[in-house]
Amino acid sequence: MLKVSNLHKSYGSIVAVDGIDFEIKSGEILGFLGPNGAGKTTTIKVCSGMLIPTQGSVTLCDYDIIKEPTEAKRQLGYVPDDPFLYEKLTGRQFLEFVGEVYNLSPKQRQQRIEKMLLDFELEEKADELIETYSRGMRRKIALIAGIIHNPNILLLDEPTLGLDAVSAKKAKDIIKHMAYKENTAVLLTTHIMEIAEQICDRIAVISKGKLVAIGTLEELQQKAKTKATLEEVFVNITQQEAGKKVGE
Ligand SMILES: Nc1ncnc2c1ncn2[C@@H]1O[C@H](COP(=O)(O)OP(=O)(O)OP(=O)(O)O)[C@@H](O)[C@H]1O
Repeated sequence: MLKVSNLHKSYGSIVAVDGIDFEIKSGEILGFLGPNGAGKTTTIKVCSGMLIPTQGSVTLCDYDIIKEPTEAKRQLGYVPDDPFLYEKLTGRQFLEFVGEVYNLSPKQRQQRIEKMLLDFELEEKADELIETYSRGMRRKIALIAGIIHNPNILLLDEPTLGLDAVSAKKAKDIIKHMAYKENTAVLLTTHIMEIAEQICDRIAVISKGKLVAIGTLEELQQKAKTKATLEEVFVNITQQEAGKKVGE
């Protein structure tokens, strides 16, 4: 579904992504973990077509994001960590607009918008301008906009950032629903270990632009030679990569 091959991305002399390969199958959730500045957001932005890779390729359902961008982007839902929203539209108007862009019928739009506004407890604010929304409300509207068309591939940068506990739980449930019921391939970044443990089928650890480990929690524990929590495994793997051992 999503295939990333030998991906490199530099910003001038800064190498942000340094030869990354991975695949995500239909119905699978892959979590991207890594220290600040590791290259997670850059990778997601290249996968979304927002950034052009310096080298390598990304295919979405076999469509190359550079050579066949229109078809590739049709497969995609993308929720960045700093989503752009039209401040002068109401939440409902914005979602209607996004649904129209994705060619949903008026009936489909209405059904999906109403259900998700209710799910995310946004129905009371739905007819107010987005400029009056709190940060969490903005993120919820952006998340709904990213999944309204039931995409084949979903890219989520820090999907629960700024959400209250109830909304974060709802977001996790919806991500799982997308993968397991709608067969969406999901790539998400997070700094929250619980999210990676609770909802990701596999975890990719990225450090200094390189993929240093990828697998299930058990596979990562084997690599880190520990039965510890994901947090300890993560620290262990990233420190091993930095040439240190835990406890040294
Ligand atoms: N627009 C840019 N111009 C120059 N350098 C950039 C730009 N965006 C990112 N970088 C650099 O690329 C590297 C990777 O950044 P990126 O945002 O992909 O990391 P990240 O893993 O998402 O980090 P975080 O967890 O802090 O969000 C960092 O060194 C960062 O400073």
